[in-house]
Amino acid sequence: MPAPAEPAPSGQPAESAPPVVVSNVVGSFPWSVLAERHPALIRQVRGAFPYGPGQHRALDTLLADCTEGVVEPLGPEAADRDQWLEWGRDRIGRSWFDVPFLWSESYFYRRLLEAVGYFAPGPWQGIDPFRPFKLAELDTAEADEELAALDELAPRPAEEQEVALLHGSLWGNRADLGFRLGAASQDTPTASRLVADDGDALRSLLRGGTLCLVADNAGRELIPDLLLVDHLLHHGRITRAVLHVKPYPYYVSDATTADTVDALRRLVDAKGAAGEAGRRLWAAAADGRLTVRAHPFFCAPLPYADLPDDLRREFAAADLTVLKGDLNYRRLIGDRLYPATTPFAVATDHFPGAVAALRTLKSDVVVGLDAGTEAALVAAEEQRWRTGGTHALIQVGP
Ligand SMILES: O=P(O)(O)OC[C@@]1(O)O[C@H](CO)[C@@H](O)[C@@H]1O
Repeated sequence: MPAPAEPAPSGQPAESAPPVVVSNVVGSFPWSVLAERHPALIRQVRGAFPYGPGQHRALDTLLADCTEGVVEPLGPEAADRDQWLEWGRDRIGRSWFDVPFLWSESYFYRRLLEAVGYFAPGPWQGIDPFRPFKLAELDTAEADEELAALDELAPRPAEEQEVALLHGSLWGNRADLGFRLGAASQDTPTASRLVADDGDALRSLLRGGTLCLVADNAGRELIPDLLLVDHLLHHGRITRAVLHVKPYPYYVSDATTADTVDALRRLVDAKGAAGEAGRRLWAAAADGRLTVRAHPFFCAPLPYADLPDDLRREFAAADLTVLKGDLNYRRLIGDRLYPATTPFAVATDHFPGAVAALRTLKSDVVVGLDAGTEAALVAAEEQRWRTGGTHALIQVGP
């Protein structure tokens, strides 16, 4: 299962680093993503647009490559071909299932966009193949109910609102369209489903400075993220927020700048407290208190240990960086199979500043659990709690 060529996290000798997740164990979660989720996604994208024969042929090729073939390089016309070779030259010619899961998944999305003409000059350039699914998310009765619920929260004490909005942002992470291509459980979230809760520590780090929020999914995750940011700005808990989004469509529902605009419009058009929050956020964007950034690192197949210098400086200067979601968590701990009781601070000691993870558990990796919690989870569910999306965590470090 380990990929021997992977470098170890900072300061750790290669031989002692936990193994990186790969996808070659039939029936495992990462295997199911490559063998089942990716083909289902290709089918879904094919049906969502009136693509031409060239796009269909490219999707056929991708489907064959990623399920039965080997990793092929990007075409010679791709501007980032050399960059991808630098990130994984040794993966070319190998089965997608034998290379690190983080790399193969990320490359899948890059190849999918190439297949539908997202990057090539022409009529399909910049057309997000996932946009219809993301937009549909915003236009549901559940979304209306969630926004209306804000009116009941508004009269409550600010601290109570803050805790509720933090949990809203956390559980919003279940709104992940890729995840729903699999057989996700839809249990109602409750506090008992929190396997680690550093919520108080997180809130104690909000000291009136800058919050970097590294967003995950658009739609029904981004809306509660934005509501949390609004609350923190409005109540002086932070003076500035930087929202980091993806520079291109990724992992189905990950938020881009266009998705952020859609979410803000949805808020601005809402009635009551949600509409007020939307208008405050709009004004905060205008006066620089809310900034959106779309750094290329966020679509790179790299762990956070390999942060580029500009982001490293930015996160070091912030009061707190909040990483949303499962993929950010995987990248934070290098997508390595640490023992679950490894302290969060140990696995994240490479991070340049204070970092918090808000994540529902949707993949095998996890750290920072106490031994009793892990034992109880295993006794109740064997290892299903790791991937079912029914449990969540709030962790702060390093
Ligand atoms: O990052 P998110 O949106 O919380 O989850 C992403 C996800 O659905 O995709 C990956 C597998 O495709 C897993 O990391 C996880 O299950």
